[in-house]
Amino acid sequence: MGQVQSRLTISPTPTKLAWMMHLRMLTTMHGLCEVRQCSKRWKNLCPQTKNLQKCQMSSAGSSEMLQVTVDDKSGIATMTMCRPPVNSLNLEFLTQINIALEKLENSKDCSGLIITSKIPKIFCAGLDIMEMYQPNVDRLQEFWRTLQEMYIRLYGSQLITAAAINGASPAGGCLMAMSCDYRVMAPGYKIGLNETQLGIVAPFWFQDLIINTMGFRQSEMALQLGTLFTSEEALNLGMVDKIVPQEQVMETAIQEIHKWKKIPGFARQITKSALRKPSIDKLHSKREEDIANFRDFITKDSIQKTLGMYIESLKKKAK
Ligand SMILES: CCCCCCCC/C=C\C=C\CC(=O)SCCNC(=O)CCNC(=O)[C@H](O)C(C)(C)COP(=O)(O)OP(=O)(O)OC[C@H]1O[C@@H](n2cnc3c(N)ncnc32)[C@H](O)[C@@H]1OP(=O)(O)O
Repeated sequence: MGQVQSRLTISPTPTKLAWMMHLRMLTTMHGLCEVRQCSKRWKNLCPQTKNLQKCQMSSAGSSEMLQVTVDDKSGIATMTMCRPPVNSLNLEFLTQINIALEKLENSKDCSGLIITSKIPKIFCAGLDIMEMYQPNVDRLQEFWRTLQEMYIRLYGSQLITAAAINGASPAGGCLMAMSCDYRVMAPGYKIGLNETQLGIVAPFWFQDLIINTMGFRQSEMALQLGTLFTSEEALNLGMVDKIVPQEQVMETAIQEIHKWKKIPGFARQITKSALRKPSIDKLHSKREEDIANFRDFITKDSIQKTLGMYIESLKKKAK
């Protein structure tokens, strides 16, 4: 990935300039490592190994939240989440994911991506609820913009993407998994968009994603009830594509990507883009409105009260 990284340094083209400024602002606001430093760190690390190149990107003081490896032979990247206790998505973590997605997307040596978790029994617990509870409004808006960015990048990726779901995957975790091309899951876990159970609303693009994945009728029931499905139920609904024993989840995702790689890439990418572009364009066109809706909704007293109670219930359960 050494070669890759030199090209992955974000260049100040007009389209990338806004994203770069956004990242710069975040790094300044939240003490993240500078984008350039991340790239340099990656550059320095990568040439040291041959086949499996391990790249780490970490914000100051929180190392290895996200581990990215790329297998030279197959071009398959693995992005492993490791943000204890439950891989919840806060602003910094999402920013790291976005930086990694951008780098992999721009890498000619990478053709596939697997997203998985290092935390036992947890794929991703969704959004970090603490980002939404008694928030600083500027940060809250940045947080939501960064989540939108992750969805746009992952759902719109040209890479062959697979979620190796090796644990619980509620809400934002389910969003992340459904944004991939393929989902393989271990048995005995829960997945779904459970927002209504928390007293919050899945925004239109979460809704579009689940509808695109498993059809309208099942989605409208799932969304209103906030159902968390077992792996087996999710398979029956088409929310996930395969269930295999825990220890075979990664290997199955790798095999699946190999299968997809046999299809001419250009044809596959154009097809994927045609299918997903309408949903992505819709979010692009309503992005600022969606951020404002989120901000206004989350900062309502009644929603803050509900979130407070939910956090308490999680803490009690954890004791
Ligand atoms: C008009 C239209 C307007 C539109 C407005 C749009 C508004 C949309 C708003 C928001 C959308 C949000 C999407 C989300 O992703 S919300 C997050 C939903 N996630 C959850 O509900 C998951 C909650 N967690 C769990 O169910 C479990 O923790 C689980 C992941 C299954 C793991 O269980 P277990 O292994 O038993 O671990 P514990 O429950 O004991 O938890 C360990 C500690 O982790 C903390 N925790 C758990 N989840 C979160 C989280 N999402 N964020 C932050 N922290 C979390 C938990 O409190 C424990 O902490 P501690 O040890 O300190 O007590």
